[in-house]
Amino acid sequence: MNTSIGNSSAVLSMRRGAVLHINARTRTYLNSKSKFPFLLSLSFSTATPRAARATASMSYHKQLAAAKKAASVAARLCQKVQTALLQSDVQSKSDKSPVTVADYGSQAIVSLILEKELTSIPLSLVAEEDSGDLRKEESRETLHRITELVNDTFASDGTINISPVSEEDVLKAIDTGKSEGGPHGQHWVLDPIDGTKGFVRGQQYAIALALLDEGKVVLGVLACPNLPLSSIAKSDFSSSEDKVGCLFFAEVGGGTYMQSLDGSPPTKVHVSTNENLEEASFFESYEAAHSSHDLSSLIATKLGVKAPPVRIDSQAKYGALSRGDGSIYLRFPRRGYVEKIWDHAAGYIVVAEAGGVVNDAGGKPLDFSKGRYLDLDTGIVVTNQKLMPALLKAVQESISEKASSL
Ligand SMILES: Nc1ncnc2c1ncn2[C@@H]1O[C@H](COP(=O)(O)O)[C@@H](OP(=O)(O)O)[C@H]1O
Ligand SMILES: [Mg+2]
Ligand SMILES: [Mg+2]
Ligand SMILES: [Mg+2]
Repeated sequence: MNTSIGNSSAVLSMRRGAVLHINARTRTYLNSKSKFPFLLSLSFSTATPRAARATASMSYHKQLAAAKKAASVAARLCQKVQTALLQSDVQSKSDKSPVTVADYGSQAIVSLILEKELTSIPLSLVAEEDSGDLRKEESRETLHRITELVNDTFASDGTINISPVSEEDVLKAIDTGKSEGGPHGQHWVLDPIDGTKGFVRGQQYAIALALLDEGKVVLGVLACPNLPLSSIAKSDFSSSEDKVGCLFFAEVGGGTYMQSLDGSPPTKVHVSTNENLEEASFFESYEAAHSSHDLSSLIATKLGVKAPPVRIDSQAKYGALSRGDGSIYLRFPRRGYVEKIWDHAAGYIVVAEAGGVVNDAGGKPLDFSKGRYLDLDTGIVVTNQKLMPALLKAVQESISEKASSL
């Protein structure tokens, strides 16, 4: 049995390999309570060992406060859009992935807030979206709508002191995200909506923001507007009593914290201490096109994992893992797919600072210093320190078995 958080189906199957979709009650709940399901993540990294040592003692409190504010405000825009998601809000980028006015609006908001709050060094931002399609004649209405959304979101937040922005300001703010990142200096890394497909389906998504300093991730923020505040480990996690909207944040050396998006005091979170694979449960993408469900099923069988996979969109998986909802996150994209740093930077530090380990399938740590892409072996494997050796062994055996059976 697999568990999916979503609102599209009322199917519950007890068979391994099948998916537990949420029921009608859950759907009503999600519709009424998770009006703004976003996950926002932000991370910052550093690159060379010497520079990394130099920055290890640095504090990023000011940047973290700005990141939390930027992600939370962007999440409000996303929530507003998801509530009223219209077919006309869904555009098609050249790679055919869905992109909504909320992706653009979220990116503009994060860029504008970081610029406003952090004036000491010029903003370098590595972000997913760019303004290319928006500058086309046929996008005039869309650009107008995004600008309105950005201004309305700022106007309804008493703590933001940003004057109304023009359409050109919005295009420029989006295009600050064109930085190439790399091993030197500080670069923000933003996925304005991670899990756009989940967002469009009315399910899980995140706003993910991180900071790199000399190639290392030094802080990360994940805003997950539709993630329940209580554990999603159990298949009944989405009871109508659950409150949703989580903000995870982590700073290098400072641990990981979670608070509600509406501002409850933060609590420190830790990954699961589970050492028993039979009792482990694992997360994976909702979309089989993003990660092989067959391979993860083979690995789970080999390890003796009994629980069904929990399938949800976005870096909400890293957030849920950081608070011990499950013990393992497996991601195996199709051959040739190149992972982007904004899909993992914030989630990486949220899990690492909660005591977890994020490796590629070959057992190497992820390297965020190579520019906009991650150069990694086969896939991404996340768990606690105790389980990682056995997990990597099963992953490598399963990959070989699958390859030899082809
Ligand atoms: N074929 C593919 N394989 C792996 N990842 C893919 C993919 N196509 C898109 N993605 C990435 O998977 C992300 C979503 O991950 P998940 O499956 O965990 O929800 C997408 O982020 P966006 O939604 O920000 O575009 C996108 O970057
Ligand atoms: Mg995308
Ligand atoms: Mg993404
Ligand atoms: Mg995205």
